[in-house]
Amino acid sequence: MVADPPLLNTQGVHQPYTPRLIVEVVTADGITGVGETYGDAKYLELARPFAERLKGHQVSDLNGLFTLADQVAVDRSRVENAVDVGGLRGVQTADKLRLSVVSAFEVACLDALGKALGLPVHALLGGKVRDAVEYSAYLFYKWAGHPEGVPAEKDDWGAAVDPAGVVEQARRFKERYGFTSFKLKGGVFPPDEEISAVRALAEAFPGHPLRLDPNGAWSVETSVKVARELRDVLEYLEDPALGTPAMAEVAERTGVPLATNMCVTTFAEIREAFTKGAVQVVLSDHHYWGGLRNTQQLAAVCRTFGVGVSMHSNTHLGISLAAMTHVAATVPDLHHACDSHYPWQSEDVLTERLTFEGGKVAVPDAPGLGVELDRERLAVLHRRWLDDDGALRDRDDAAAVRIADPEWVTPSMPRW
Ligand SMILES: O=C([O-])C(=O)C[C@H](O)[C@@H](O)C(=O)[O-]
Ligand SMILES: [Mg+2]
Repeated sequence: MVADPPLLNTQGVHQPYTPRLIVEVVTADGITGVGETYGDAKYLELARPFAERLKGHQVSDLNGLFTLADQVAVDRSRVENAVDVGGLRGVQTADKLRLSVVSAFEVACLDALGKALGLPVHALLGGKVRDAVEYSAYLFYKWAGHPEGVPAEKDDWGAAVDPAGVVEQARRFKERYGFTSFKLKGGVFPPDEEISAVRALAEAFPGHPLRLDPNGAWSVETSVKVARELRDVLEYLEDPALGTPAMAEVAERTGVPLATNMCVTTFAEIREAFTKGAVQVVLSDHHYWGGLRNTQQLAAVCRTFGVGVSMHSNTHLGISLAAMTHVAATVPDLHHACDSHYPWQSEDVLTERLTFEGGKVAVPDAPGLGVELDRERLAVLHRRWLDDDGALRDRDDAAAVRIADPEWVTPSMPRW
C-alpha cells in the first residue's frame, strides 16, 4: 500500500494509502521482469490463479496472456453493478478486470524479454519516435491533511480548495517539475467555482494548455454552460457528462473538444462514440486497456478516425510510469501531454525514482523498462498491506470522507 495525499474528486477523497499490485515474472534463466496494476482485492483474486497458469509459458507469447486470462473465472459479485475506482472510470466488467490484471503481466513479460534481448521495451514495441514524453501537471483540490486521527505520511503541498490554492499548487508543479500544461480534477465544487479556478490558471499561466475533468459529474446543460464559458482557454474538457449520448450532445452544441477515460474504455465502445462524434481525444489507461500493445492498437484506431489519443493515470508507482513512458514514446500522433499522478506519490518501489525535467520523462534506453525493483521498499509497503485490518485494501474515496463527515453520501450523478 502506497501513501496517497487527501486528493478530492467527485466521489470523495483519496484514503491515506492506496493498494497497488506489483507483479514479478522470473524466466527459466533467472531473468526477472516487473509490472504494476491496481491492487484492490478483486484484482489480487484474479492475479493469483492467473500467475499459476503462467508457469512454463514463454515470456514472448504476449497474445497468449489474453487467452489464459479468459480461462480464469471472475467472481461475478465483484463486478455486477460495480463501478470501478469509486465510479471514476465507468462501469466495471469481468473483461475490464481481466485486462487490468493482464496489463501488469504483459509489462513484466516485456521487461524480462527486453532484459534477455538487451533491448528497451520501446524497441520491442516497434521503436521510439521521441526521446522524451511530455506529461501535464495533474492538479487536485486537496485538503491540507487526512482527517484527524488517521495516521498518514505528511505532505508539503498544503490545502487547495479555491482558485488561489489551485494556482499556487500549479506554480509549485511548474517549479518542481517544469510542467507546462495543467489538468484540474473537477466535479468537487459547484461548477462556477471550478470555472473561476480555470480562469485563474489561465491568467496565471497564459498560453498553457488547460484541462478540466469532473468525471461525469455534470448534466448536459451544465456541461454546455461550462464549455461555453471556458472555450477560449481549454485544450479540452474531460468527461464533463456521463455516457456517449450526453458527451455527443455537449460536443455538438459547443464545439469544445472532449476527452475521455470514462465513456470509451474498451474497443467495443469505440464505434458508437466515434460515429456520434462524442469524443475528440481518448485517454488510455494502459492498465485498463489491457497493456501497452492494446494501447498502441487504440492509438491506431484513433488515428484512423481522426480522433486524438493520449494517456491518463491513477495513483501509481514508477513501474507504471516507466511503462506509460515506453508506450507513449512509440505513438506517432501524440499531440496532448499525458497526465500522471506520480508526483503525488512520495513513495516508490524503485531503487531510483523517475524524474520529470521540463515536464518530460526521458525515455529509458536500458534493457527492459530500465527500472530496478527496490526489494526493501517493496517489503515496507507490503508490510503495511499485511498489517492493515482490511479497511484500506480496497480503494474507497467515500469512506475516507465519512471519517471527517459521517453524514457524507456518495453523490448521485449528475451532481450538478
Ligand atoms: O482522469 C481521470 O478520470 C482519473 O485520473 C481518475 C482518477 O481516479 C482520479 O480522479 C482520482 O484518482 O481521483
Ligand atoms: Mg478523466
